[in-house]
Amino acid sequence: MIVDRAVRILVADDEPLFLRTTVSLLEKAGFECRGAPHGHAALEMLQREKFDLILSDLDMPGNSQLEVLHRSRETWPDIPLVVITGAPSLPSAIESLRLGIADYLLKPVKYDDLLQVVRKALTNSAANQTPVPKNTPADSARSKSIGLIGECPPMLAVREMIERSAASDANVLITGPSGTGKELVAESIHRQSRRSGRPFQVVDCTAIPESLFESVLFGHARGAFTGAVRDQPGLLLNADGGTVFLDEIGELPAVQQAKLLRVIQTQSFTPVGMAQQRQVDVRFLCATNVDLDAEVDAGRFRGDLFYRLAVIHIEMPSLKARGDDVVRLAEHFLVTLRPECSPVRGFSPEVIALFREYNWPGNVRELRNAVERGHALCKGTAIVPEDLPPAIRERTPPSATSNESRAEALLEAEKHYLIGLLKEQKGNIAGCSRAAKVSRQCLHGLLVKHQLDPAEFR
Ligand SMILES: Nc1ncnc2c1ncn2[C@@H]1O[C@H](COP(=O)(O)OP(=O)(O)OP(=O)(O)O)[C@@H](O)[C@H]1O
Repeated sequence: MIVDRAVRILVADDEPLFLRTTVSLLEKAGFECRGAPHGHAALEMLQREKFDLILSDLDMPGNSQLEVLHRSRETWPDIPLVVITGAPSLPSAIESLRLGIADYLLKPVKYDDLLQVVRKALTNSAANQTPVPKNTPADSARSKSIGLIGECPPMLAVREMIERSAASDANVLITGPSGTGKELVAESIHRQSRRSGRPFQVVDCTAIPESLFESVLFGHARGAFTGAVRDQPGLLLNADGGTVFLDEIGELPAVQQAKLLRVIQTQSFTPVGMAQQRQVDVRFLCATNVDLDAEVDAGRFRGDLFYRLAVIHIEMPSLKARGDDVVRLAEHFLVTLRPECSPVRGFSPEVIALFREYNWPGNVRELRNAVERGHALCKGTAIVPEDLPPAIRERTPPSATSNESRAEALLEAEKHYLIGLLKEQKGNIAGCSRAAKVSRQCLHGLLVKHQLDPAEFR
């Protein structure tokens, strides 16, 4: 269950307006929320009450030494913690990543992005806390496929590849357009593999600044650089015995590719500022939506690394190629996203027809967002076309006309801005989100909204 009335969230932020709005938005989405105006209040509430998730600002009174992060990771390590900040600094970013936070969002945060991150953190935390029964008949591959919906022939082939990959320890490369479920597939492989009792560590290659790559992955010694106040183990050591999922591997710069290759070949690395090598036992799963073969040919991605990573290759089909899975997925999302008290029970026949006809450039993620929006706007018991985003309703991207409304003109301007940005950054997501000063999730949302594919600008 992703959304549940009983799910309690602690929001800690010293900006009264942000605190009030976030609490009220999360409550509208069916969560029970408590707001803390500073770090001390947050820690007091954590002592007194039970929470399922903490959403915390970094730069607020009572958190100058990241007390909320340190204390909560020491005392309540099972409560996922999402950091939201308007003033990111490198030491605090490193420290947050190392302390095992569930996610890191930059203000201003879009409502959809916030909800997506909150739900993902809750889902991951539930999965990590669910003990996996050993060798029971119910231990079927499907029951461990963590909600991977799909019965069409291409998805049955993907399921079979998941099972085969899970039975081996070979590295897997998962490719396919954005939003097709690559991360979900990686997690399914991990959960069905012998490593399922150990961590599944996600590394978003576009989210780690180049200068921090070694320190975040390999860890560092106290005093190795300014801000390194204690020894830190790094993500690889944290994942020992488990699986490391390298998302957006195609965006990894050349220097980091060489470092990663060495780890994969030797299963060892040297933490920053230490002399001694560390040995680990990790399996690598990777995903990308760029054509890595072509990147190798163009000399931008190392061929030796590619062959090490792509021992098994799983190609995800676009949502448009999945036939009636679109309806199965829509029903699945409605059931998992709606609170139990919601009167919305399904979709009108017109909506089902639109779902079948539409192109879905943003794939499953776009469908999920459409169902979420449809549910939020629905006035009756069935979602109708008016509850859907205009692009789906009209089966085409919105276009400006001579008598366009202000909203349409703004939409068009936003699209032009994004196209210019994509051209300037040559389709590089990390570069675009930095230049636009929005989070990656927010940028993804905008690209989906305007049906823009960054691959076309590379
Ligand atoms: N087959 C599926 N069944 C259920 N949910 C799915 C399926 N495929 C994708 N999803 C959901 O769609 C969303 C996007 O999936 P995911 O993040 O795994 O895609 P991705 O291909 O890794 O995207 P990106 O390339 O942008 O990182 C998630 O909320 C995920 O849970």
